[in-house]
Amino acid sequence: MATEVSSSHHSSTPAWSSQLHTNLSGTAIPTLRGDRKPMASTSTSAAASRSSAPPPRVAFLGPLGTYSHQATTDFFGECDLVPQPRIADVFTAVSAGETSFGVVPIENSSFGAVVETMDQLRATELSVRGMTALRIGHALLASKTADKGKAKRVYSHEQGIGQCRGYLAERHPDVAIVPVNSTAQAAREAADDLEGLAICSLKCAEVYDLAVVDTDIQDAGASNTTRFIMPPAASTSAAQPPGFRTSRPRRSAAAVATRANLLLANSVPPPPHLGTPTGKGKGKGKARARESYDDQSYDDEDYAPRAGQVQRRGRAAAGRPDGRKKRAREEGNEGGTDGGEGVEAGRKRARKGDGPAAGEARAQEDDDEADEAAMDAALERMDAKRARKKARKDEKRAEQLAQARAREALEDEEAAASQSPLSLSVPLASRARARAATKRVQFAGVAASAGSDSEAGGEWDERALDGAADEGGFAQLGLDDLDLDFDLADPMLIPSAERRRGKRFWRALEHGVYCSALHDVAQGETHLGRALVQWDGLRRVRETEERDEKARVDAARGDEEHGAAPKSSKTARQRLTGMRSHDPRRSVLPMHMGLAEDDADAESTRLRRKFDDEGHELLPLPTSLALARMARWPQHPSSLPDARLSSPLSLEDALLASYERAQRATQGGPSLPEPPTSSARSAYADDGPLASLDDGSLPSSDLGDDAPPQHDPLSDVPDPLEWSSAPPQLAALPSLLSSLLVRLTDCVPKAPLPATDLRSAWARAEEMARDDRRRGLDRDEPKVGWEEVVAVARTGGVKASIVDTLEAQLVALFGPSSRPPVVLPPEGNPAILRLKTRKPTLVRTKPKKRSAVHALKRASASASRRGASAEGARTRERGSTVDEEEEEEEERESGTD
Ligand SMILES: O=C(O)C(=O)Cc1ccccc1
Repeated sequence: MATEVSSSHHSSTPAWSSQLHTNLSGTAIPTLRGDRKPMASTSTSAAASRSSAPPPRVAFLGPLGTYSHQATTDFFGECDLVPQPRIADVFTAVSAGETSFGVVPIENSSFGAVVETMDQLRATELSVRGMTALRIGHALLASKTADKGKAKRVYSHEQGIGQCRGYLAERHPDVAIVPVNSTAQAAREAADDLEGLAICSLKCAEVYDLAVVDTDIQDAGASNTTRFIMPPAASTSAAQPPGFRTSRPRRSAAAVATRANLLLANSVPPPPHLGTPTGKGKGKGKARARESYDDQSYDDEDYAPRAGQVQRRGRAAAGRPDGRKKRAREEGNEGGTDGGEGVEAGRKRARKGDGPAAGEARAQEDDDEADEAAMDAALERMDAKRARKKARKDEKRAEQLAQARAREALEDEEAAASQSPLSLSVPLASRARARAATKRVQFAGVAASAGSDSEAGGEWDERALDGAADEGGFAQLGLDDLDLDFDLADPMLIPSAERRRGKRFWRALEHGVYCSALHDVAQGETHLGRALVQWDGLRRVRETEERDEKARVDAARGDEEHGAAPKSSKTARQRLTGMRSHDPRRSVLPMHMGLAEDDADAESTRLRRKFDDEGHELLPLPTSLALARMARWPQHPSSLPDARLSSPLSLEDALLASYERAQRATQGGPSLPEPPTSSARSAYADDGPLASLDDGSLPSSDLGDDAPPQHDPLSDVPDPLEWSSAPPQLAALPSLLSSLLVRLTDCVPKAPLPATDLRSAWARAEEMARDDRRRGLDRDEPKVGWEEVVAVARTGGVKASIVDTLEAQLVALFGPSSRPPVVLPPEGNPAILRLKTRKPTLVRTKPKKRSAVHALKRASASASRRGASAEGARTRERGSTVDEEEEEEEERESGTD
């Protein structure tokens, strides 16, 4: 059955793993060759460790040959495949508990969201527990007996059609488009329609015996990528895709228990057998997944996959030796008894006697037999005893192993929890920080626990936190128990009861989503644009709610003052805000997304008019509709090759991009200082800061001819100091710093940040490093990381307590610093920067003039403190005293301001 299909397009190894970096010039579909290995020989250690659990039953959008099928085997490897005719049926199968998981497509890099999936995520209670992405290469297939020039119809899934619309318009402008439930369904239709074509995977040519008309017909070329999600059944013993680590259940509840929370689900590490950029067993897992897909039998059209059966047989056989052992043990025991009887009978017979000689001989014989039997029996007994002893030992060992595993699992959970974006581990180097953490906890209204280094956990109370601070411990802050029952990916759909939870709730949520977004971006697990838009959307909902609430309160107050009968809050609110009841699905305007310039503006204006005309409320939120629209814009980040947005990007870059976009997108929001480099560019444009990172220092993106032209965005920045070795991101740090301050400390600068000349600071740091080296001192090369952001903030004169908060947040996001901080020399004349807590209306005022001498004194105190902090914990304690004193001093100062 493994016939080779038209092979001209299969130039090299197939690229269809979730790691998107192979053979981008080919299609995502593997060739079918006759040299496939049997699945049994491909088992990985990950699989072996799971072998005791039955493979999960996984529903997916079928029939066999769909991309969802491919994603399923890619993701799960070993599983029982349960194809479903429609996406909705996948959700039904999972909801009904018929399968443990489902696999459905959720978005494509060029054509955007898969609407049916979005709808199902809203309509059901299912969450999302995993994600994988596939390069999609579409083929155009037709019946082998069809006259190719006479095609009148083209069948495909809406996504397939959308992804090839340019091609269709150009090459087959006259064919009618017939959407069907899936691409493999399209192949089936084409098989029965001599005037029909199908857009589907090349695999379908073999599965449905079709002719290949064309390959790689998708408009987006090699970068065409679709993400698939894995909703798990609500009550399944296989609550996780195999290989998933469970994070601490309570602590990460918010991350896993919310409905359809794509962003947070994204942060769940993928199964180790598939591998992440840092994961283990990557290659093996992928090879295995490929083979398992290749190994499916396609002659059976009634969706009966062979893979599962093969695996089940394999397991039954593997169980046999154990059974034999058990029987052998039992037989051994029985044999022992028999042997005993034989000896006794022989003796009896010997005692009776049959004549002297014969009797003697028989007795001798009997004795021999009896001895032998006795010996056998003894041996059997010894064996049995040994077996019992071994069983006991095995049992004990198993118990120890189970304990060790439990310990390991706990450690893993703790590690996962501490990495979880919703559970931040904040080092408590000082009481001031402990207090800040306390505030944060109370502010967020979430559970927290504190302990010394080794034992994070236990009931939290203020004293415990203080105690932990004394011991230099950590506070675990988590967003658990938030009991979220709505879709974070679609804040528009948050029910009003949830919306009324108030400011603290919103802030906590926003913070969680934001941290989660950054975390995911840092891990290269989500697209920056998607994550930030989501976070931004949430922030905006919160702001709207706050405005709303204020209006309601004011209205009620006004009514009372005027002696009017109190109106219902709804009326007051409507009167004040001019809001009308609305259908959230129809009243979405993607106006704030600001990712694309002209297109976005034109689209926004058009939609704004349309919605206005129809009398809808305009809320600029990223619902799936908006995201889908956005995804179709040329500059949507997900249309960029993944290599640009994956791990080599630092969070600083991510934040810089978010900063730049926020600058353009936020109208009437907090006014941020202009970054020194041109901010007019889209962060994602070819010459934007993100593009610049693909500067050859990154791993090859294999983009070949499709690679966008390289461009150094800093090449147009004047470079008076001619600094050579400083990293290019350095120029962005001042704006990054502003952005970080605003985003992470929830403070808004009252004045532009000091124009820290990082280039000269850097040049001086380099000079110092050179001096040290000349003097034989071992000094690290200066590097740019968050540590330097903090150093700049300190030397730039930002209020110490704010820098502390910033640092705590950065540590929480990036983990503790792995190197001593670069002590940047203090600026010549730093202005003390005042920041105020963000208020709904933000006004930029002039900086307060301060004594330059005082400023200089403070800046050098900060710098020397930073230097001291590198010396270790003992000195850190000393530093914290300074912190505290300084904070108190600052508090006194602000009191007199
Ligand atoms: O129909 C399929 O094969 C699917 O899995 C949905 C789909 C369609 C087109 C591109 C990616 C996924």
